Amino acid sequence: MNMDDVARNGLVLLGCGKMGSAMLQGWLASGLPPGSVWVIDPKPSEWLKSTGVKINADLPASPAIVLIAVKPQMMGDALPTIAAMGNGATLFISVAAGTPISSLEQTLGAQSPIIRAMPNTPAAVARGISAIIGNVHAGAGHLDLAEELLSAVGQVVRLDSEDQMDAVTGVSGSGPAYVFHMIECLAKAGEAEGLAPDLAMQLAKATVAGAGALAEAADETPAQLRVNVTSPNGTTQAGLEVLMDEARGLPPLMKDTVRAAAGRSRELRNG
Ligand SMILES: NC(=O)C1=CN([C@@H]2O[C@H](COP(=O)(O)OP(=O)(O)OC[C@H]3O[C@@H](n4cnc5c(N)ncnc54)[C@H](O)[C@@H]3O)[C@@H](O)[C@H]2O)C=CC1
Ligand SMILES: O=C(O)[C@@H]1CCC=N1
Repeated sequence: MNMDDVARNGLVLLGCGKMGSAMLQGWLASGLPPGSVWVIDPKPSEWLKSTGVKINADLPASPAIVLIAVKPQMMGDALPTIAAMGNGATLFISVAAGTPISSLEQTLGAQSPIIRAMPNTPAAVARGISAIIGNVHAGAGHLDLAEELLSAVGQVVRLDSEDQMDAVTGVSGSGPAYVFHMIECLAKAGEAEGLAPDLAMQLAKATVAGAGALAEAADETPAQLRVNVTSPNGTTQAGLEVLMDEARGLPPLMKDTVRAAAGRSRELRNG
């Protein structure tokens, strides 16, 4: 099965909020026909209504893929809508944080191929990264199909164990929010040094975006790229002495941040 089969047999998207929309935007931009997509969402956005996909319409009996993008707490209400497609050829992909494959199997059927994925919102501009892991019924073909689908919105990595999903969620699933907050803080700090808000925000956004692009494109490690900015006894060194402080700086703060997010992912296993 490949994306041509998905276009032919259909993709059902259960829940089209922030994450579902980010991915759908990427798939439509990469050529998935809107007529091949069925969306189930009680509150479809204006953007969704403008795309030409089928919204809250009768569902195909056996779509190629059902992608589950509702909140973990909404699973109980949402999954029965698609449970009839279980135990057949349909591949289920869930992006819900925390919800384990075993719990999805209980509703969708123990014979269903199920893949758990953790994407992130830069998928909207095809710059996301998704980690995937499948159940025993998700064979190589299913994993390849999930990878092909998610590759349309960014990079894809395969995990060895579902246990890794909590840490992945803490790093890359939630990670864009940490970076957006860094932009906010950098701009506010610029304002505190006397810059106008618009100028400070423009500088902060371009700096984070440019540094990210350079980190991805360069052969050097991020550590070396940092050194390349840092003149001995210059301005960056003065700034980094604060930011890199092992007791009060970013290292312990980021460790605590990711630990809290991964911990919340573990808690969500129980609904
Ligand atoms: N937002 C993010 O950055 C990421 C979110 N996720 C996961 O994606 C899932 C969705 O998160 P968001 O998009 O942020 O939430 P959201 O609240 O923006 O979207 C959820 C959507 O589900 C719809 N919905 C509610 N009840 C429903 C039902 N019974 N049937 C169908 N649709 C229903 C809502 O109307 C809403 O549009 C969550 O499980 C989250 O863990 C995963 C990675 C990143
Ligand atoms: O905050 C959340 O629970 C979701 C999962 C990863 C990003 N957003």
